[in-house]
Amino acid sequence: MKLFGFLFSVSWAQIAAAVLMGLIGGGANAYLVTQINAAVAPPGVGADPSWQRFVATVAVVIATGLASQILLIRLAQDAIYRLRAKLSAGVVSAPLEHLERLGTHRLLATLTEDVRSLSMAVSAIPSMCVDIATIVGCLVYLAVLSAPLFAIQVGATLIAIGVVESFLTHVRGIFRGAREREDDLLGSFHSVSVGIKELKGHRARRRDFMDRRLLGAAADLRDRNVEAGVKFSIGQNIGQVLQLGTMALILFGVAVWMDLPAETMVGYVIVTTFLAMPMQNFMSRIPDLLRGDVALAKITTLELSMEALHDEEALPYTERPLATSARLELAGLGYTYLTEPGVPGPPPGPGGEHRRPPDGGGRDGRPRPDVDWGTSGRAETVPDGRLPARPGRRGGPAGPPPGRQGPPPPDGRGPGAPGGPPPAGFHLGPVDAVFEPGRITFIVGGNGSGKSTLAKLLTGLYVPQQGTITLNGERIDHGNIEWFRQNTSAIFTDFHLFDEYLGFDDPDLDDRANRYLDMLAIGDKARVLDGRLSTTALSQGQRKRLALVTAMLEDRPIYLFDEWAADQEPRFRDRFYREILGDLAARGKTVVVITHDDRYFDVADTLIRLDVGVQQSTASPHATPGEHRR
Ligand SMILES: Nc1ncnc2c1ncn2[C@@H]1O[C@H](COP(=O)(O)OP(=O)(O)OP(=O)(O)O)[C@@H](O)[C@H]1O
Repeated sequence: MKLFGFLFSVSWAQIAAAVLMGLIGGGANAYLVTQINAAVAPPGVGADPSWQRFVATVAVVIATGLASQILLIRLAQDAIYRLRAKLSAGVVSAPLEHLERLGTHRLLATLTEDVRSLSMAVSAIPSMCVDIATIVGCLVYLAVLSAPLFAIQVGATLIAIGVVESFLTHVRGIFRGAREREDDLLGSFHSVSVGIKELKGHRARRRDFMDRRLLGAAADLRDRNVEAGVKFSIGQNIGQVLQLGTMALILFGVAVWMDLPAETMVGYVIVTTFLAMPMQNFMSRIPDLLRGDVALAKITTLELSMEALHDEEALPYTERPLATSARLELAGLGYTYLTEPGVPGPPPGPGGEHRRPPDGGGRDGRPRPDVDWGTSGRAETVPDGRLPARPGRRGGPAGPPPGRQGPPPPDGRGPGAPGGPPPAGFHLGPVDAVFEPGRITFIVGGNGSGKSTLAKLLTGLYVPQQGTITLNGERIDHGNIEWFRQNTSAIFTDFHLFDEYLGFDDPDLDDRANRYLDMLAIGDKARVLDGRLSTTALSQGQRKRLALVTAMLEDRPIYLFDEWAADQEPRFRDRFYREILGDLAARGKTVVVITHDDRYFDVADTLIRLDVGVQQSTASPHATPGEHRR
């Protein structure tokens, strides 16, 4: 079971100490049986009973049992803590596109359900260890008592284990299937929470959703868990029948046939009676272990699929000041989504591994991303080995045909060919552009033309697959992308508002934030005290103003707004385009604005127009950039 490997990886020394304690406890338990046997045996047979020895043995049993449990409880909790830390770090450091493809519900299912199942399994292990030690101790005593009885008992136990194990194989498979349905169920819960208005307002939709999606998944989950429970109980009962059958065989057959002495039989009965409780405890914990094992496999899958792309936590970051002003240059910049949106990537594991680039793996031999960061003239990418470098695309005018799918897979199979990889998704680029300090650039184009994708590239959230980005002449690559990201304050359409100003080390933070709140005419709705916003429960337009306050406080050289003004009232929208953007530019900021608002195109020094991923034009609507604002 992977579960034990996982625990060993946390601390083998603690495990060894706990097992040692458990073994001593189990031995003491078995010795206790001999004491009981001595007390009930006829006088003169076996060792003399002694209540002092009995009490001392009980003390050893309790002390070692307690020590073993405490050690294992600590170990279990430590393991769970480390798992949570590792998983959260994994999520934070996974590439954005990968997280987008996984979907919130899958992440949540693992962060909550899998960790909970695992913690139950790990918490079951301490008492199971003590049970095993007791069982082993009792069997050893039985061996001393009578070798034939021991042999028969062990043989019968092994057969019972074999029978139970064959049932467990089924049960494990059912748990695995049930776990997949949990993803669906959490996806439905997610839809309920975000789509409650749409469900409330449409009776037929709500019924359909409840019956087919939410309750469908919940009922399927129930049925699978019942099936697993029933199968396990049948296996457990067959095991018990075998044990009781063995007892009958020994009591009514072997004992008579071998003419075993009464004291041996009394000892046997005491041992088997004593064994019953740890055996039952042990068996009843097995489903928890199985669920934990399935959860661990799921967690490992998630981690692997994250690490298969690349581990952003491994990106080097050296403390260095941000650029005071930023000149961004894009040359032949390109990016292709691995799949269409909503199509999950291939699962890791047999048949679904991310294919490796031909030049090998990454750290620890894991498949490695994507980008040849900079030995060649351009950052050329082979994501998952699926997208080949594309001659004619690298910075040249030969762009992809409109309506783009990604390039064909390298194995020559057509996109979506049976058994082949899923077809690659939308392609952006090549994009060539310069963003100057003190200048405002608008990125415009129809829905789905790639504006937000370009914004994610500009902010370092996506790693370019073709072409280069340079900041003040410094090419952005693996060594400095983490630093590069710190140079931009961005507000995306799906921004998140933290109710606390995290990562600010500024004693005047409250005053500065409140000044900006007043300036953006939102000060009567929200205030900042001790670095915390009084509320975030505001309208979308108001929340966007709060996000703008955060961006102002960050005071970075590049500002990027993705349709920020779309939710603003006309007066404030005007103020945003004509005043706020101008002020930022006047302070030497490099300002990038994604917009559909053609009434304000005159505000821009440069317009970049995209059409289905292809750069149509980069134009300056003014003879002298910045002139119109002076
Ligand atoms: N995470 C993703 N995975 C796969 N494809 C994606 C993903 N995000 C966007 N796309 C695809 O990329 C294309 C461009 O999307 P993008 O969000 O960049 O467009 P946009 O120009 O910002 O559109 P809009 O004006 O509607 O916001 C879309 O066709 C979309 O299908």
